[in-house]
Amino acid sequence: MAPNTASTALWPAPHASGAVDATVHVPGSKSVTNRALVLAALASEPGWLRRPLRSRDTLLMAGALRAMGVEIEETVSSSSSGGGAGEAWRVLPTGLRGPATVDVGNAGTVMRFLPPVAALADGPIRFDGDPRSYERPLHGVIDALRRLGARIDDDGRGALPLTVHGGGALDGGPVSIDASSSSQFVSALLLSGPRFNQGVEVRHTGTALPSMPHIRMTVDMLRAVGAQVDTPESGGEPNVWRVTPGALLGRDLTIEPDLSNAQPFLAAALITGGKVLIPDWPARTTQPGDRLREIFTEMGGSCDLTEFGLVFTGSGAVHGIDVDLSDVGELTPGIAAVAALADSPSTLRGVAHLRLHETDRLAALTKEINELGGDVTETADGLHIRPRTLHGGTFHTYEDHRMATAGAIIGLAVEGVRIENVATTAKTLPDFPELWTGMLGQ
Ligand SMILES: O=C(O)C1=C[C@@H](OP(=O)(O)O)[C@@H](O)[C@H](O)C1
Ligand SMILES: C=C(OP(=O)(O)O)C(=O)O
Repeated sequence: MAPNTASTALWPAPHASGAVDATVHVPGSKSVTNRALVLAALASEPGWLRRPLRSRDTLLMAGALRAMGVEIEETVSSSSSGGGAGEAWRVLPTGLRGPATVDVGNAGTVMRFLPPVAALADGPIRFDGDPRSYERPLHGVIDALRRLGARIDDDGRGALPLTVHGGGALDGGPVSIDASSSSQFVSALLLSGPRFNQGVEVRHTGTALPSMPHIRMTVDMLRAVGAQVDTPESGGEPNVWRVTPGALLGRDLTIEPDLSNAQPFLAAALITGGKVLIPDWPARTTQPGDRLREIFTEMGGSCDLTEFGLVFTGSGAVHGIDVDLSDVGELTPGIAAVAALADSPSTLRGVAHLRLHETDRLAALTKEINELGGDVTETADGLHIRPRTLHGGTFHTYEDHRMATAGAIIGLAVEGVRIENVATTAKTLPDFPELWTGMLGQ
């Protein structure tokens, strides 16, 4: 069981005395690591993950797959194809077994990607998690799996806790869902789709679908392990994805750095007029964090993608922004923090679904920035942020890793900010406090 990250401890957020100038090695992507684990577990041969993220969300994913019989060996490799030395996970897929119990913590990727995997196991898989996991939407996955042939016991709310009674196989076929509350519903069904008897055809019928880059990440990673996937972008119908049944290859994959977790460090360069190098920034990626190059440039910085990585430089000026973040919702807390320090107002749009993330992020950002003297209002689908002179105080984090890093960004520019439960960053970036003080040379 992963550690409970709840704590009332206060962390004095370091204040920057000048422009930062640092190289920050950002650990692997949560989204890529957890997809790679699922695909490796479903493959017909062993596979490798090089430089995987080791954080609460990914250890929960590995633990859940192990509970279903998958072997995941941890090694320190001396070399890898393109990855260099570092940690590696070797995944040895086996027939998926039940009964088992899965702790999802508050990981959207675990609670959504694994019920379809559990439907392929040969016994009951019980899913439970943090109190917040009971409130996060899961109906798209539960309803779809039932229509595709799975037996699931839940308490009728379309949410956790629940038991998937794996029958060793699943019919699959066409299914319609409303994924407007989470793109992870679509990703979940596609990831296991090659292992369903008829594959799967997922049709999104709701209003706007958030986080499209994450769906592209799912499709790209499926194709990389040999799956055939038809998408709207490859000439298919709008909002329809089709996965053909077939065996998946075991691959040797080096995990990219988590570009959304690079955000606070780029923000540090932006707001202090400094410079940060993020090594291994991929030249081509589906990660939503890549949009930061454009967004933080519009907010006053500049960037250069070099052979060493991404060099991001602040100009000393920080501008407000009017931006639709529906594709890149997980970047919202960090952008809101920078916007609170800008020289003009900002409007962040297209992110109503953030109310059902780790916490209600729109309410949490509004309350916490305003309690430091800010002027933020919630809109139907985002935030209006009018910069004010901020003062120190306690920044509450609601067990949300991105609230903690947002508070740290503000603390760089505002003296006396104390972050409650900075340990909650362990969800995706356990080393955050050390990386942050290291960046500041402290
Ligand atoms: O598939 C993924 O890895 C993710 C998809 C997004 O979820 P939503 O579409 O629910 O916002 C994103 O916010 C989350 O951090 C990771
Ligand atoms: C929304 C997030 O996570 P999850 O995978 O739990 O949905 C996030 O990391 O910002």
